Amino acid sequence: MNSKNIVFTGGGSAGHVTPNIAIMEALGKHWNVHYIGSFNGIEKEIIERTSIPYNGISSGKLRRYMSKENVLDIGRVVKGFWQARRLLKKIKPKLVFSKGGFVTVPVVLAAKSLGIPVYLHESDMTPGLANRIAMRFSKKIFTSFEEAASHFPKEKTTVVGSPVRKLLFEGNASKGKRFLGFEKKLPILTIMGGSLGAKRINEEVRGLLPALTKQFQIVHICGKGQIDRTYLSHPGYRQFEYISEELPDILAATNLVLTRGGSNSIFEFLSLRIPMLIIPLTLSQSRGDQILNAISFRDKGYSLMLEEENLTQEVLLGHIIELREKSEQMKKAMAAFPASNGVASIVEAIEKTRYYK
Ligand SMILES: CC(=O)N[C@H]1[C@@H](OP(=O)(O)OP(=O)(O)OC[C@H]2O[C@@H](n3ccc(=O)[nH]c3=O)[C@H](O)[C@@H]2O)O[C@H](CO)[C@@H](O)[C@@H]1O
Repeated sequence: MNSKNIVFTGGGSAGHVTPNIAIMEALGKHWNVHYIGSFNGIEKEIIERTSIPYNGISSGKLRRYMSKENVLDIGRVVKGFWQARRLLKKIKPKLVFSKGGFVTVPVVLAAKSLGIPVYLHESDMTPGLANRIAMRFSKKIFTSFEEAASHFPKEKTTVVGSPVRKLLFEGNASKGKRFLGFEKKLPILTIMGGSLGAKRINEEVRGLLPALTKQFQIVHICGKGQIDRTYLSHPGYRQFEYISEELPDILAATNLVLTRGGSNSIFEFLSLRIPMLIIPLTLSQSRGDQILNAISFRDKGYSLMLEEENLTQEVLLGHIIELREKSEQMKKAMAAFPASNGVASIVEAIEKTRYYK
């Protein structure tokens, strides 16, 4: 079979990159995969750990509010468009797969201008600004949530679930415990504040450490620059800025999670059947997508939800205890969720694409 080129794009936060990894690793060997992201985003760090060629372009932030930076950013997006166009002309992909995030806008527009079909995936309950712009230029749209489909044109949208990396299902709990140095029988509570960390959650968790470590061993993925050296040798508590290769083993060892409401993370925990307490980003910090994600999961019985406005150490401790008490019930609800994820459907659609140039 002749080999074909395909370009993936997505970035700004890990949630716009890890689903791409899940799909890229499942594509047949006849695909030559290339990545386009920003010059300095987290996508560069993540993709450069793989063998996929990475191409940087200039990228602006899309803000919903007035700011002087908007003018500069329009310039950056225009520059990004021409850089993406040049790259696409050189790579000549049959298809561009876009996962969302600001950097994808110039790539999608450049693909459209060259007649290259674009497929898009939306992880959240409602489309982000980048995907709202990109959807009109896309041939096919995939969503993680059933509820999200109504925000996109019906004729080109399919609900496929969240593309989860295969490796996450291959974790080894004993290896995870050994890596963490956890030897006690206490359950492991993993705290994941989103790929960029969560300052407020970090502070409250650390304030509760004496109480929490009596009942749990704690893995705290706290985000870049957020490690607190005061607690470096606190027994039963391990901090990390970000976890890469060891994540499958750590999750295999994990009994409960405390997490932000990032769509990919919560679908991963659901696929691994790990009961979760979700503290979504507030409306003042975001467009509110994580609140909707959390409500959907809570209402299906997969998680508890705690709004950050109500977050105090006492309330947090109460919710973590409740999570432990309800964990068997949650696992039962999760068991009814199909073990399959979005990867197979998306790969099948990519393979079936017939309108190559
Ligand atoms: C602040 C912000 O804009 N958050 C958004 C962002 O979240 P964020 O980037 O935090 O995205 P998610 O929680 O969806 O995904 C994070 C991904 O990073 C991985 N991971 C995380 C930490 C770590 O140490 N190692 C690791 O591999 C997780 O396993 C997951 O695959 O994109 C999501 C998907 O559009 C949205 O739902 C979130 O609202």
